[in-house]
Parts: sequence; C-alpha cells; structure tokens
Amino acid sequence: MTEQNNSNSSNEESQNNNNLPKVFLHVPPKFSFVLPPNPSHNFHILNPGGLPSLHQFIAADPHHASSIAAIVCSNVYPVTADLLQLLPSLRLIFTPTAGTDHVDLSECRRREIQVAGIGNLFSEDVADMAVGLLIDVSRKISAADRFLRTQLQPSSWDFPLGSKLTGKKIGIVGMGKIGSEVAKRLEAFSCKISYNSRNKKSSISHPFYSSVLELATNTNVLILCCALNDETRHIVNKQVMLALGKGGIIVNVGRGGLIDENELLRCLIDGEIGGAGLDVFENEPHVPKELFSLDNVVLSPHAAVLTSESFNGISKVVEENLKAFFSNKPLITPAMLV
Ligand SMILES: O=CC(=O)O
Repeated sequence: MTEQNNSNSSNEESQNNNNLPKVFLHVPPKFSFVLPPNPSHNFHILNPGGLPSLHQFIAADPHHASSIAAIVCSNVYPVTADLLQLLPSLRLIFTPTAGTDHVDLSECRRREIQVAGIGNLFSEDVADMAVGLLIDVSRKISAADRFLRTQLQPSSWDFPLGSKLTGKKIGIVGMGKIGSEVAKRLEAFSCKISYNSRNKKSSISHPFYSSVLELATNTNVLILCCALNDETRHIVNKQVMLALGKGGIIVNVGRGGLIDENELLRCLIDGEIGGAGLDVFENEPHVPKELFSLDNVVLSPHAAVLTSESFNGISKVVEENLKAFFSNKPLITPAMLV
C-alpha cells in the first residue's frame, strides 16, 4: 500500500474536471492509495490524499456537499443516516470491505443510493485466518510461544495438552464465499462440517441446521463468517455457548457484534467453553482486557483481510465499480441492501 500527497495534481485536475461526477475518498490516509487520479476516469476524485475527513471537507466549504455523487468509505467511518443527510446528491457508496455493517443500508435503500462492496477479494484471506486461529487455539501455538519466551527455567517443559483438529465437528455460521472457503480448507483436515445460513444451499452437501443453537449442539467448533445485521446481532448468546460445551471453540472472523461479548468473557473465564480465536470485537478498537490473561484465547486486531496481495487488488475493484456506475452500467460487486 502506498501513501501519497496528491494536492498539486488534484488542484490541476480540478481545473479540468468540473463537469465530472465527484467522488469523495472518505478513508483514512493509509487507504488513499485506492484511487490515484487518472485522466481516463469518468469521475473526479475529491480528497485523493484521504485528508481531511468528509465532515471537515463539508465544514470548510458547504457547497461541496451538494456536488458529491459517490463516496468511497472504509469501515473506520460509519455511514449513518445523519451523514447521508448532508449529501443530497449522493448516488453511490463504495466500501472496500466485505462487511457493510458500517453503512446504514436501509437508509440507502430508502434514498435509492446504490452500495458496492469489495466482493470476494478477501474471502480466501479471511478463511485462511479462520483456520489459522482455530489451529492456534486447539494446538496452543501462541500459548506455546509465550511459554518459551517467558520461561525462566529452560529445563521444565511442562506444557499442557492441546486438542486435536483432525476429525472435529465444525459448525460454520454463514455459508457464503468465506464460509465455503473455510469448509474447503477444513475438509482437508477430515473435519465433519455442518452449517447454518439464511437458507439451505442446494450446492452444499454438508448438513444444514436452521438455527445456530442446533448447530452448536451438534458440533465442537463454531466459526462465524456471516454478516452483522439486526438478525445476526448476538447470534451467539449464552445458550449457544452452553450448547457448544466445555471443550467447544468459537472462532470469529465476521464481526464482534455476532457474539454477546460479555457472555463470551464469562463463559471463557468460568470454563463453560474451551477457547476462542477472535479477529473482531464488539466495540473496536476496544478489546476487553480480561481476554489478555486467558491462555485459551488467541487475539488478532481485525487483521484477517490484511494481506499485501489482496490490498493490491483493491484499486481495480473500486475503479471498475465507479467506471461502471458512471457509465450507467450495473455495479460489478453490488452489496445486498438488506
Ligand atoms: O473486515 C473486513 C472486511 O469486512 O473487509
């Protein structure tokens, strides 16, 4: 990923692009690489350096607000109904993320604002991370690393037993592209896969459970890969964790709000479940500090998508969607407006 200061080129461009639809990059500076200005674009990028924020931009010159036709926004900046109200000409939101829970989708639907996401660009990375977290929790890799690094007496290797992954019963919550990539990987470990999803999928032969509670009752591991919305918030609650049981492991690569985090903490501390691998948290960037002292928990700072290979692919997806949209063609990677 590269950062750049494009203020000069942006000034020059703005002389020539006054009639093109305006796209605001509502992203932190580290994301400014997503759309370097390009004379062949049929849109004009405002704020290519990712500075200032949209609010500062509008405050500095309120006239801009009515000219913005599209925004590119990451999940660091929630797109709320209040924000949307400031942008009367907005017709498109592009988010370079798999999840769209930071965008008020029902308000977008009401206002007929189209929303595009990153499509499947990150699916393999997220699946890799899910399996990595599961192996780490089961086989205590991070705990073993800490054990050796902090060991005072090199002679006493008294390390606890882990839990075998091969042959485990795995419950995948959300059988979209990420869920099916997770299944593919865990089939290679001879795991018995079952899943819960909004609907049973005719293309998937693994057993389907219509509730997460049933899935937890019949499996040793839950891997959360689904989107966060009103239906899935706290889909993993105390009852589900108790059904998973004392040896059970939860891996979350979806969104923190899928789990009732207070109950998760209590279940981990009381030994009601066996462990957790967490890439996401309910109130990011806050991570409950009680988790830090638990050796059966592996933590990751919402990093499942962070591979240089996939980040290099972001620009192309953004660019193709904007080009299509401003040529009145269908979006390449539309997000579902639930
Ligand atoms: O979590 C990251 C994403 O939704 O892409």
